[in-house]
Formats: sequence, C-alpha cells, structure tokens
Amino acid sequence: MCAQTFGFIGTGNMGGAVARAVRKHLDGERLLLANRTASKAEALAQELGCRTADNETVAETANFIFLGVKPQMMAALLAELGPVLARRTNRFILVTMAAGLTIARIQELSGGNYPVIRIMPNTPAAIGEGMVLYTCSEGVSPDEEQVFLEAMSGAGRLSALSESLMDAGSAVAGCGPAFVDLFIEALADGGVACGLPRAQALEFAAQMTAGAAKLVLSSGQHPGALKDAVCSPGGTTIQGVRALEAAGLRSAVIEAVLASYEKNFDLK
Ligand SMILES: NC(=O)C1=CN([C@@H]2O[C@H](COP(=O)(O)OP(=O)(O)OC[C@H]3O[C@@H](n4cnc5c(N)ncnc54)[C@H](OP(=O)(O)O)[C@@H]3O)[C@@H](O)[C@H]2O)C=CC1
Ligand SMILES: O=C(O)[C@@H]1CCC=N1
Repeated sequence: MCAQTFGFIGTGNMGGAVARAVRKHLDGERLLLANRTASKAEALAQELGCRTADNETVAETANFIFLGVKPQMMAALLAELGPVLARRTNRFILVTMAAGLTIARIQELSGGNYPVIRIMPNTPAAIGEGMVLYTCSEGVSPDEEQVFLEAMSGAGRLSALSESLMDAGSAVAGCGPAFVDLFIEALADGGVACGLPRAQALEFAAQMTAGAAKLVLSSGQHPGALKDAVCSPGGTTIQGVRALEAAGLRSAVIEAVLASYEKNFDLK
C-alpha cells in the first residue's frame, strides 16, 4: 500500500469516480475527501472507509491534491488554496482533471510553479473500466509519476499524452461515455419498438456495446473489418447499416467530437 496521502477537493461525478478508483490501492487512512456540500463527501467517505476534511486541511496535508471542481470554479478554489499551498514546506503535487485548463493556467491560478499532473479521466473509472489520459508538468519526478500511476491503476487504462493533445483526447475519452450512453439508450428504444421489454432491451444493448468495444481492443482488428464480419450478404445487419449511413451516423459522431473539442477553448 502507498504511503502517500491522496486528497480530493470536489467529490462530484468525476472526483468521486477517481476517488473510488484510488481507494482500491490506497489504505483508507491515506484518503481525504472534501466537498463544498459536505454531506456528499461524507457519504462517499462512508462508502470508501476514509475520512473527510475541509479544503484547507486537504491542501495542507495531502501529497497528491486532486482538484475535482468544474473548470469555471477553479479560479475561486485556487485563490482560496493559494496561501495554504504557499505555506507548505513538504512536497505535494496538484492533480487537475478540469477540461480545457492547462497546467500553466493551474500554476498561474495557484500562485506558484508547483508540480502538476493533468488528467482526463472518464466516468467508467468508477468501476475500473476508465480511460485516463495524463500529462506531467516539469518537476514531477519519475518516482512520483510511478506512485501516481500505481494509485490510479484501479481506474482502468492509463495513457500518457502530450498536453497539446489533451483537449482532443478529452473529446473522445472524456466526453465519449455520454455519446455511447445516447447510443445505448437509442438501441434500447429500438428494441422496445420491436417489442422487447425495456429492461431486457437495455441489458442487451449495454452488454453488446461492452462486448463490441472489448473485441476491438483485444482482436486488434479494424472496426470496419469487425463490422463486415457481422454483415451477411443479403442479411439483416447490412439493412441497419444502410439506415445508419442514410441518417449520417458517422458524420454526426465526428461533429460531436469536434464540437466538444472546440468547447475546451472557451474554458481556458
Ligand atoms: N463528469 C465527467 O465525465 C468528467 C468531468 N471532468 C472534469 O471533472 C471536474 C468535475 O466535474 P464533475 O465531477 O462532472 O462535476 P460535479 O458538479 O459533479 O462535481 C464538482 C464538485 O465540486 C464541488 N465543489 C465546487 N466548488 C467547490 C469548492 N470550492 N470546494 C470544494 N468542493 C467544491 C461541488 O460541490 P457541490 O456538491 O456543493 O456542488 C461538486 O461536488 C470538471 O473540471 C470536469 O471538467 C473530467 C472528465 C470527465
Ligand atoms: O462535459 C465536461 O465538461 C466534462 C469534461 C469531459 C467530460 N465531461
């Protein structure tokens, strides 16, 4: 078990998901949770068997300080934490998960050239099936990166990514669960339209989506080839593919990723 303390400020959807993942490889004593609405942190602390604290205590004591607030709230939070961080004499690393905000911006807002790890997680991290992109600032040592990666390994796949590509990666891996959830919901609606009970339609749609994704990853085959393997000549699937192409599915998905990517620039 890791001897470092991990603190979370902001335990909402994403901060909470990452805290759940980190707890798998971290003793409860080493995990501190703070949230504006304290009851949210308290409920999660009860679930995870760890402690709550206020923002100041987390900023004073944690070795890895996860900033789990919305990008629009980051300036106010770091203005509050800045004096506390400036008083610290021991080593700490800020971990930001905020969409759009660069490492340089986090350093500027925090008032110090502190080491920062910028991550882009996603909600499946809560169950160990996440895709977590990360980039380390100068000043994060290889040993510290290793400690961080071990603690985060319960989140799913971790992939180092140049900061210049973080917004693009975010549009695919960070926002993507929402796009896939829409697709699963629509698949289930289609099943209901064909007469399936709702619960079964949803189960079939979700398990199929998980299985298809795992097949892409494990087979190494191009998704186009896997699609071809499903489409029997003169069969049923190709008629569905025809309908999706007529409705512009692929273009719609590409536009969705671009729209999410572009929004990052409003948040900087
Ligand atoms: N949701 C997602 O899928 C992803 C989100 N992110 C990033 O994660 C970050 C959080 O997003 P998300 O979890 O969705 O948002 P949420 O609104 O679910 O969570 C934000 C949390 O921060 C708390 N908070 C706000 N201000 C403060 C403060 N000053 N001190 C302590 N706690 C505070 C809020 O408390 P309260 O309970 O009072 O509202 C809330 O619980 C964002 O920066 C986002 O860009 C990154 C990848 C994916
Ligand atoms: O919608 C958002 O802003 C966050 C960032 C990536 C996923 N969700």
